[in-house]
Amino acid sequence: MAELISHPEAMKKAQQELTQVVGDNETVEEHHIHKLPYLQAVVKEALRLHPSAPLLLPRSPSQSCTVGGYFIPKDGKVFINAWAMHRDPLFWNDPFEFHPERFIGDHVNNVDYSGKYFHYIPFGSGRRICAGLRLGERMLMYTLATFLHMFEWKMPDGEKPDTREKFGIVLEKLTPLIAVPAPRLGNLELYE
Ligand code: HEM
Repeated sequence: MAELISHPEAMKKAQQELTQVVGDNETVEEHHIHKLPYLQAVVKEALRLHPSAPLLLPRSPSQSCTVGGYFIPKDGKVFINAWAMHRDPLFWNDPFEFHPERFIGDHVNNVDYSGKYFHYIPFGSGRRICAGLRLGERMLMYTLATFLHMFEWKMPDGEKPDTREKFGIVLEKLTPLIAVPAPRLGNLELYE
């Protein structure tokens, strides 16, 4: 939401898509979700810049091994820096910019959450990939779609959105987002 409020053109595009797919006279339902490619790209881009678990969960080999030329001793701890991989200029143009379009179409960066594209692993990868991937993806899409379809969002007067992060096992916003919603749809019965 903070990225969208910082990028009103992206917010507008996502809302136009919702108007087209859902219309103005009903609320978002699960069956709409797969018809929202732009919103999907917004979510992917938000998870690229701000992965919830920036270092994933640590790995520890039961046998000493060598991976990519690095020796890893038995019981050593390996942290995978997904945050840095998601901003690696070898794989991403303008890596620090919020640009959902990078995930649209047949572009080389049109990657998914499966963990097989190693430059994009917001849910991790391999046998310990997030167990709630499908649920997390759907809930994020459904909640965001409902927020954007039903409301216009603004910052309180005089305040600017802040997208800075606070590092930890889980990535948090440095400052909480306070945003003011206003009804977006003409049919006020939908808000009851
Ligand atoms: C947008 C939402 C979510 C994101 C971005 C996310 C991200 C992650 C990441 C990055 C990992 C570490 C994977 C790895 O190290 O390879 C993980 C692990 C895990 N997640 Fe999620 N997660 C989300 C939602 C959920 C939900 C909704 C559930 C449960 C209902 C869940 C359950 C788990 C579990 C159980 C693990 C540990 C899996 C294992 O070690 O085998 N997650 N998640």
